[in-house]
Amino acid sequence: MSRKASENVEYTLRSLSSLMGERRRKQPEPDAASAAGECSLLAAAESSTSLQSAGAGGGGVGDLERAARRQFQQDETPAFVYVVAVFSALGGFLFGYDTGVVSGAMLLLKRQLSLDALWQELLVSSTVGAAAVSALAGGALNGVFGRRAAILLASALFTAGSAVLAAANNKETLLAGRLVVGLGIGIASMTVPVYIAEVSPPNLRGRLVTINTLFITGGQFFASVVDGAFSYLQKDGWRYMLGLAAVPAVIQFFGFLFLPESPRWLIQKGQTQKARRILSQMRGNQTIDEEYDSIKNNIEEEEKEVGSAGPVICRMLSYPPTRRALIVGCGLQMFQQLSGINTIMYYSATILQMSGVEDDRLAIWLASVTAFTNFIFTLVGVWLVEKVGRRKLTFGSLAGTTVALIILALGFVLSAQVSPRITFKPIAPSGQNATCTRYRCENETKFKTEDIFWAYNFCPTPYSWTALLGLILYLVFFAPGMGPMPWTVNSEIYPLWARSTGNACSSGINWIFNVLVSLTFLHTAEYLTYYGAFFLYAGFAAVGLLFIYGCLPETKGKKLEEIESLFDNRLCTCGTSDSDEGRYIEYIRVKGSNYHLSDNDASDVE
Ligand SMILES: O[C@H]1[C@H](O)[C@@H](O)[C@H](O)[C@@H](O)[C@H]1O
Repeated sequence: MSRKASENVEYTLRSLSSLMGERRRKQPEPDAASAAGECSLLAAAESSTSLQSAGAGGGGVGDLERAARRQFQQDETPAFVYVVAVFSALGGFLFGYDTGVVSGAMLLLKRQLSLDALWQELLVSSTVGAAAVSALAGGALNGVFGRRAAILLASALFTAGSAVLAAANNKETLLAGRLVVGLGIGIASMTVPVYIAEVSPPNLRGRLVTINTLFITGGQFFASVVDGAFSYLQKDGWRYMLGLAAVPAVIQFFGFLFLPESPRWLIQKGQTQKARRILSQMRGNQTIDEEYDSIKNNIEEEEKEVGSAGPVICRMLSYPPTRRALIVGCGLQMFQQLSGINTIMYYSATILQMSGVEDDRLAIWLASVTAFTNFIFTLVGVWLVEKVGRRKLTFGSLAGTTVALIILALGFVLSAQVSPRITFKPIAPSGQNATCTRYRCENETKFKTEDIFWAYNFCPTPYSWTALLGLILYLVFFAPGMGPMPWTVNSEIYPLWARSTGNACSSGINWIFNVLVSLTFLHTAEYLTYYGAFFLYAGFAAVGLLFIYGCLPETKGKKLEEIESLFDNRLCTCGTSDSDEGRYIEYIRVKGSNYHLSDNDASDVE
């Protein structure tokens, strides 16, 4: 008998003897009603006959069920999966760090290198533009060379880009560095969620992929602290700000030299032995036969159904379930950006100054409070994702975000009505150059005492707190759902053959809308006023709500291979077609078969 087979027998015997032992020890459950309920639910489960007959002789099926659950809960996910997830999520950290750090670095850079507005804009947007391009190209890279190679490449690009930035002596070199870093961000943003989703067990997948977004917002928060700290180092402080990213990048690179390829990608490429080995490493003492077979069968079936000729994107578009999944994935990413997260983060200093924060440095530090709020509430998302599921979390989050945007806009409306007159021609306070957008608030009483208040576009008013409240509510609602879910959902909704291409497209859409919204914000604010801009984002968010309500199915607890069927029906029924909505399905594997244990318990095992 092979080692594998004997392990399986031993495993099954261990499970059974432990189950029977439990059953003998256990007294009848006092709560007869709940036991009866469980019995009737169990009776409905097709594959449970053997366990039912075993249970009929003694302590009841409720006992058996609990014993089974306890047994299988002992099959803990090995720490290795968490190590792999954390090392991958360093890619998210770098994504957050490199997009967040630039605003503080720019304050110092523009003075030291006398950068005009165009160059400042170029250095900020080039990274996001490069990320859009490399995210789109990352699909092919992932498909051909695998997830591991793509992550290694991303961390090499992060390292090289950070080194170039730290050593740069002119603006052209800085631009080159920012482009290289952007290429890394794009590849990491599309690969890391896919890789984590593919190595995670179904019951932890949402949580582990969401950790990547936690690392993104963590990177943004860390960047804001670094910006604050090095802003005191007027000369060359920016070198440290931009160069520090090399540290996590090097750690990730060396870490990934020792970490494995995604077993799903390996199976797709026919490297089945290696895939089996890695899968059992990831699943510890759980049997992998069922998971392995289902991945393999799925690949074969899909090849039969969709064929393998022609570019993947064409096959995706002509095959209805993947076409629908692509619309849902890209739509989520588009609405994430259209609800204005990056303008809110970027202009949080303005909003805070409107509320009366007069000191520049204090505003920088308060901006890191904004980033911290985003980070902490993403943590709430990590906690909620496996409890309430993706659909409810995303919908609730976007609903709250919409309301917050309306409050934010109303704050600006009220402030605009009672704001003191401002000097329209910007006057540069001492030490600022002519590109500074700060204005002088002409407040009579303040003028008399020579106490002039310098504000960013708006003067503080008694209603400024409304905008501040809007800002806080925005982050509290956005961060747990709309921040992470577009990434998490995209990592799960495509079948294996379409996964890298699907994620490349949706991440590309994320970056393209990121650039569009950031670049147009100042013009939008000019034509529509600030509150007009925020009302516009609230309008986009409201449309997003309808989209999510109609189209986003629940993927919680499902195996990656089962998710495609959620897109079998017409798109606008995706949200409702999931008949399991509202009830909970728990799968427990008993010697290779799925045992349908309970409909209403919130913890699943496999
Ligand atoms: O999910 C992330 C996160 O919400 C970030 O805070 C934001 O800057 C990114 O654009 C977004 O993709």
